[in-house]
Amino acid sequence: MPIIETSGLTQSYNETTVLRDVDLKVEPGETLGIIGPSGAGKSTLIRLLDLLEIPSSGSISIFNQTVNNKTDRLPLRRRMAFVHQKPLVFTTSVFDNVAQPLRWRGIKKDVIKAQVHEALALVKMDAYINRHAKTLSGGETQRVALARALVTRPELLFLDEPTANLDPQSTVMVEELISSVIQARNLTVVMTTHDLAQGQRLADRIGVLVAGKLLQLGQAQEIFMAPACRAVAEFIGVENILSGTVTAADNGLFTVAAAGRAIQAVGDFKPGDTVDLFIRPEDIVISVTDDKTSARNHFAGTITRLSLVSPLVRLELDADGLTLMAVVTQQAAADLELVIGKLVFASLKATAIHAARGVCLIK
Ligand SMILES: Nc1ncnc2c1ncn2[C@@H]1O[C@H](COP(=O)(O)OP(=O)(O)OP(=O)(O)O)[C@@H](O)[C@H]1O
Repeated sequence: MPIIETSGLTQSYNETTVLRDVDLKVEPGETLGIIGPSGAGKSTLIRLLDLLEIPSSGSISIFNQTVNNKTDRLPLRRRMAFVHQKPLVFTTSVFDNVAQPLRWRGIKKDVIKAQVHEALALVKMDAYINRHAKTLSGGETQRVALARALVTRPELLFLDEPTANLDPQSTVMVEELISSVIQARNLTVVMTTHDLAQGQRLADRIGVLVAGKLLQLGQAQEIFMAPACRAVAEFIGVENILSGTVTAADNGLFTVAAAGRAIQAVGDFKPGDTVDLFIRPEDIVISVTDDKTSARNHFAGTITRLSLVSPLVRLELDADGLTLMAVVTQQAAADLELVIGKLVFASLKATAIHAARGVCLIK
């Protein structure tokens, strides 16, 4: 049984719809990452799941209970906790900050003391127990906010961009803590991030939210290798995206007329289909001679840009009006004597191209 299930979840503010028709299920013990660009509706979704807001339409079921306007939310909300993007700490000690949710619940002093110690130990902040919370660094504040969320022993934890305001070192530390806490407490987690790599490190599954729509839901690797549509590919940073129409298809191999040429790829498409082709720079093989390889696609092009992104060299090719980004190692760039203006040959296997229908088929 899923811990969270939504159907057609929609939220509008002043007649602007910021979340549309979201269907998702979160299983017990699962960590679901919601990724998407700024303004996509990630925080709105997480606020709805935390029962802080009432949706414009659609339904939410949490802990097997359908939530509607008449539902008493407090008992459900007491089984969950939320760490906000910019957590606020009270102008008191670390101990008092973490103890507060237990005091609100009227828990006895000695139990509070034990649970605060336990929560601070989980986030490795026990040494800071008497510090004034306002004197903490950003990473430390985030850890105290995490302890304050965990102190009530929630079953469900919501994390809204937990490392958005942190430097890389604190990000690593907070990510490691989140991961160990999830395991130690066997928590079900929904977290938002704008970073697919962070989602990959922390989440079991990823949902990609763009312009209020959940466009893809799956394993991070699946999203990385096979974006469901152009909007997902653009968000995760696929650099070569071509649009075209399928002109021929035979036994899983199809030809697309795109950028004035015939490109071959594998997939289940038929003539007349409109498709987008996603090509990763690392899948393009560069040579300086026009040797025909077994690859199905060959392009001759002039190097228009070269940049060092250690340990690789990135190159931009102009292949008769078609711009392609490719990468080679620094050694290969030196061996091939790659310079701006040089004519090179790019080859690409049909299997290295991922194709998706031109329209995002949501759900
Ligand atoms: N209470 C509100 N009233 C009006 N508009 C709102 C409200 N809350 C959010 N919005 C709008 O809804 C859209 C989605 O906002 P949301 O904060 O959910 O996006 P997000 O994906 O979390 O963005 P970010 O990554 O920048 O935090 C934005 O255009 C925002 O301005």
